[in-house]
Amino acid sequence: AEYLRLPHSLALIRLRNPPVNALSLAVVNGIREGLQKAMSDHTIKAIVVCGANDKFCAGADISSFSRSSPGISFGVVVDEIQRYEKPVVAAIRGVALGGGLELALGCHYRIAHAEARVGLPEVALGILPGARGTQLLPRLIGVPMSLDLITSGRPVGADEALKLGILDVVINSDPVEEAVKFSQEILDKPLEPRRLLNKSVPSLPNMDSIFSEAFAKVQKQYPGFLAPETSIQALQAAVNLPYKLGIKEEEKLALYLQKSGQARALQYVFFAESSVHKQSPPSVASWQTASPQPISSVGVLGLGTMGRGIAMCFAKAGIPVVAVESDPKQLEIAKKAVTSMLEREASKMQQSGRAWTKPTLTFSSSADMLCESGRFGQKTGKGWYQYDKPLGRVHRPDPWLSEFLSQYRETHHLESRSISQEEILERCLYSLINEGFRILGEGIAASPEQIDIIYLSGYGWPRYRGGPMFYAATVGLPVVLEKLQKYYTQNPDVPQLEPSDYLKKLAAHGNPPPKDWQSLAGPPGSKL
Ligand SMILES: CCCCCCC[C@H](O)CC(=O)SCCNC(=O)CCNC(=O)[C@H](O)C(C)(C)COP(=O)([O-])OP(=O)([O-])OC[C@H]1O[C@@H](n2cnc3c(N)ncnc32)[C@H](O)[C@@H]1OP(=O)([O-])[O-]
Ligand SMILES: NC(=O)c1ccc[n+]([C@@H]2O[C@H](COP(=O)([O-])OP(=O)(O)OC[C@H]3O[C@@H](n4cnc5c(N)ncnc54)[C@H](O)[C@@H]3O)[C@@H](O)[C@H]2O)c1
Repeated sequence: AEYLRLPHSLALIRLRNPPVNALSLAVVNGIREGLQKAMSDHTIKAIVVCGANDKFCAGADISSFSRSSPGISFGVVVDEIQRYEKPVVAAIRGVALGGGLELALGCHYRIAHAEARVGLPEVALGILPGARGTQLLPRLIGVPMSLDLITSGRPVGADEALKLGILDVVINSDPVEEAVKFSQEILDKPLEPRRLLNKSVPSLPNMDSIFSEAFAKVQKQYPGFLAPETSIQALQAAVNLPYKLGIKEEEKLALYLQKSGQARALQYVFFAESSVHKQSPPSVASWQTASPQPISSVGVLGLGTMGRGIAMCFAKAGIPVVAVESDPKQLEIAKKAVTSMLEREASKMQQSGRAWTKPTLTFSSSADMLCESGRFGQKTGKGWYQYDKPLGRVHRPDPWLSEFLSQYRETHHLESRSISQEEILERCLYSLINEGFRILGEGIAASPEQIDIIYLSGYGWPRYRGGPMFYAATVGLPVVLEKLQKYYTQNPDVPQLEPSDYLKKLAAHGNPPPKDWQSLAGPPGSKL
């Protein structure tokens, strides 16, 4: 931060840390030093705080989160500003987010440009506004709106912020110039009414029900996320405790979130999203040099109009097709249709003198066997389970099925064993992760972040677990490798469980973070 003396007995503290003036330790120290200078200089009557490059401040420096615990010491600075004996005016342009808004809440007045946005988006990073935000905002705008803004993390435009009472003045001109004028006008006004820390939270008769509704709402809206619920607890502390104790509770809850693991995952996602937007395809990938991958076999799910045609195309190209159809009637029709189409094709080829070999078409039989026994699922009251009635939803295990399965096992020489929840989870997730490593090794995916963002955006992977590749690093690559090796030894017929070379290479380095994978594993082999 820079310190400047302005005419009319004013000092200016300007945050400078491109691109968004994030609160690094150096910036925070700069603010503090500036305030001390202004305090000890008896010619200075008021201070204006602003940000360089048309942005006030986007909050804590997210990239430094893994190195320190954010928020704690900065909260002390926010309190110091409030207790300051000279007026401090925040001049906001661009954004005042997270710690940036907390800094502004510490100031005695807030002036913003009409296009500025302010907010406390910490929940999106798995944390809460831990530099007094949960204690000061409700003192300024009341509990219901603070609950809304803090649990959703949504920023608001200057006009809405003015209506809510977060901002004091909104202008269309330069907020620093306006703040300079403004500070001269308020020099003689008492500061005590402007110190939020000495105010109490506006009370409402139905506070208990407001909080219980808020808990119910976030549980429904953000299931599994810790930060929104924990933020509500911090707001409860603002209502129930004096400021001195409320800030201790905020600190305790902030630390709990910071250590929760969700924070690390969500902060990874913040940077992963930003890097994915900037990435171009890996250098090996190019339409000019790419050659088609060989296809050894094809699976078709559903033999309706499309499935039949698709199965036909591949069969005609001499590629073995495995098709699955759950409806026995459809299956019969499809078998006839595909066979007759192939026969017509074969006779055309024979007439033209070309050779034709019969392609392999394999149909899965297990669903057929159930259906052939008249078990069509809920609609007939029995399928893999027994239901309370046809079309009923209450299901229970069916002794018939045990008999059916034991016969099936005998026919196929299978041994029965119980499978734990852990094994199901590991076999599903680790084989998915293994495929992720394989496509990284092949250069088909440009980075682990790309795989993760696709899983978060398109497949419902919980955001607070960061994506499958980040999850692998959370579990530990050597653990994933060891488990895959174990399951592959037990199931040598499942190729998805065979650990990929890329995973082996990385696990030899221990458990490196995803951002280091590509440099450690070397350049991808190109199969494109
Ligand atoms: C010791 C200090 C303690 C302080 C304690 C404070 C406690 C507080 O409660 C916790 C927080 O404030 S939690 C924080 C709460 N605040 C937030 O959650 C705000 C998160 N940020 C945003 O929402 C958007 O970035 C903006 C709306 C600011 C700009 O959007 P846009 O115009 O579309 O631009 P863009 O492309 O998105 O970003 C441009 C570049 O800036 C980078 N960068 C951005 N913010 C950063 C940050 N805080 N940090 C670091 N870097 C940050 C971004 O990665 C990118 O870098 P690259 O190298 O060029 O790739
Ligand atoms: N028909 C088109 O022109 C067209 C064009 C583009 C895309 N599509 C899409 O292609 C898909 C198939 O279309 P279609 O026209 O062939 O539909 P369809 O209804 O004719 O065939 C779907 C078949 O899938 C079977 N099926 C359903 N669930 C199954 C399961 N779990 N396991 C095995 N079989 C199952 C059904 O019994 C049915 O025979 C649809 O998603 C459709 O939206 C169709």
